[in-house]
Amino acid sequence: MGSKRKREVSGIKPKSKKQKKKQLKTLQNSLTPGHNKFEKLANLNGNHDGDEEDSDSSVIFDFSREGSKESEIVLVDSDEEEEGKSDIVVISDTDNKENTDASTEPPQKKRKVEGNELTNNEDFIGFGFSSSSDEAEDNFDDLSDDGVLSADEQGIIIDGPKKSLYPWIKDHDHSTQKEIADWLTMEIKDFVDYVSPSSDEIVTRNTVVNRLKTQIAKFWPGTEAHVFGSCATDLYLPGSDIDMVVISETGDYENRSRLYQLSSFLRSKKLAKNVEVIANAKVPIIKFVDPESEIHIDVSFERTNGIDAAKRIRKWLITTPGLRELVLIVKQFLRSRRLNNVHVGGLGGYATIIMCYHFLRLHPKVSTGSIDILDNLGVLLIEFFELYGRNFSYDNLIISLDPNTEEPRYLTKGTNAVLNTARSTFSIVIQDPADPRNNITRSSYNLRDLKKAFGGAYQLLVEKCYELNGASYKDRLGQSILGDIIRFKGKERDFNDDRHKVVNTALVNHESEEEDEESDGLEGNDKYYFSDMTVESDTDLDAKYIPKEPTPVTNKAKDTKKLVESFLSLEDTENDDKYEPKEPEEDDAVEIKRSKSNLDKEIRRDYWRQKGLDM
Ligand SMILES: Nc1ncnc2c1ncn2[C@@H]1O[C@H](COP(=O)(O)OP(=O)(O)OP(=O)(O)O)[C@@H](O)[C@H]1O
Repeated sequence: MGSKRKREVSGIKPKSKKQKKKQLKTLQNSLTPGHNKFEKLANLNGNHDGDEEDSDSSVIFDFSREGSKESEIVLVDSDEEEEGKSDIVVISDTDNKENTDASTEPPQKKRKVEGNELTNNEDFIGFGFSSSSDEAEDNFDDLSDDGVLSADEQGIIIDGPKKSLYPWIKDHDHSTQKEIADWLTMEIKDFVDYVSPSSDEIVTRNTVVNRLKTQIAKFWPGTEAHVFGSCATDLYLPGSDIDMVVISETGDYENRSRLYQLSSFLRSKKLAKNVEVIANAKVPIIKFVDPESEIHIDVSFERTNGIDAAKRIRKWLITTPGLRELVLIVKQFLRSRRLNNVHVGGLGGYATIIMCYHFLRLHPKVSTGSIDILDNLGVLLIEFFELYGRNFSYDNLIISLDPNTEEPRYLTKGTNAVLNTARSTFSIVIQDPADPRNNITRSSYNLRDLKKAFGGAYQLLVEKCYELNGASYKDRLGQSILGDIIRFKGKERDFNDDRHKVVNTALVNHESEEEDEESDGLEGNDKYYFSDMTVESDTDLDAKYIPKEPTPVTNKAKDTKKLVESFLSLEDTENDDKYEPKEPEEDDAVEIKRSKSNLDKEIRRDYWRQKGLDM
């Protein structure tokens, strides 16, 4: 496949095959710092582990700079045969010949790039350049190549005070929990509280969004800018970007000259810095940084599917308590391992959400209503990693939601040639709920590392649970379970999830925005959530913030409920959840907490043995 590829990058010297390989190897190591460690740990049990083609990749990265310091383009090239061209223009902030005429094209084309991955219709939106907000937030440069965290990387104090890499455990000690699974569940909740936005952060995002919406509407009457993506679903991590889309009455703003007009306008109004215009991609966008908040913003044009997806995801969040927690943990896990960048084969936020939703909805004990997700987040996280790191048949299955009912289901690859276009059978295919012909993971070619990372996380979590289960009280103190798989760098945060105090105006419907366009949301969420365009019924509205309704189950699930319950009825551990040192038993290292009935010990033991947890 390598011979077929053509790459022409003006100003960048073509590399010899050997050089490319060497460069790639270095990059792969730095992109997946846990790679080697996971490779050692993951027992893939004969599962397909990716073909050789995957590792010979496909990707050329060039971080070299050319010419002025201010101009920087990072090209990510795919292994597909290119047809179109990509035109990436970086408008430098410090460019002296600043062009403030919004009707002209930008002054400099720093590089013309052909054969960019974006041109191959391989991706939806081009988020993945090196200026990524994720990378701005987290600096992983100190990761060792072998993926094994050094003492320094683990935040161990060697020389003077050192910031912890798992700050969510500060003042949140759960080491007295009897059940390790409960400890993990609590840690997951602490992590989510830790990364959830404070009032100030929500206000900042609102201010940025409202300012842009107002200014764009003034610049282009007859258009309206909307927010979609994680900012519109409250699934953003600190430092995540804001995705916006401009929709016009005429529907014809997705063209090169409009992109240049808007980018020049934003710059001239000092609403944007580090502007990049990506004009010839499948989805043309402008990328920039808000100068005040430093938040990264992507603006696309005339595409409503992102708004529709946000509505859909927000419905899922209402009906599936625990989904937000699982998604944020998995996103941070991928981010920590630099496996979240679609442009280098990683898994994007959208795919992560669908995988989590699919997993939870099809989980036998969740779908039968026999466990409460929020009480069992620890076990469910482990099982998520187990499924996608060990058991999932990537060779044969497509992750899908029924387009009519949105019920999660699997399709077989053999019968879906439209979706299954990857060269290798070892590829992840997730059907876009909005477009049955679109495989949203088409660009996630680094499945080999993704699977290893998931499998490794499974193993690390299980090992940690066993270790702590047998540890003395003293040895448990100050320990983190999640810290074995995720880290968080950045400014110290509080543990307040202030989303109930300040409305995220991205969640507001158009009518409400018209009434209160400049709101910073400080009146709180209630007013807005209840007029939320994504909410379609009163039931949904009531469930918005305190979802009390059990997760909906399908008829099929109801039919099997009795059967599953007879196998997996549970012990009520609520009255006895303090840790008392004792000899560890193999069956209670990771235990599901249930609200309904008692589980026979032997059945429980068999269950976990079957799950491969009795190591
Ligand atoms: N491959 C794709 N195909 C179709 N739509 C996509 C695709 N990737 C992203 N989108 C759209 O863009 C939106 C944002 O996607 P993204 O993957 O950035 O998720 P996110 O929730 O914003 O995550 P993050 O916070 O990491 O940016 C999605 O909700 C979806 O509407």
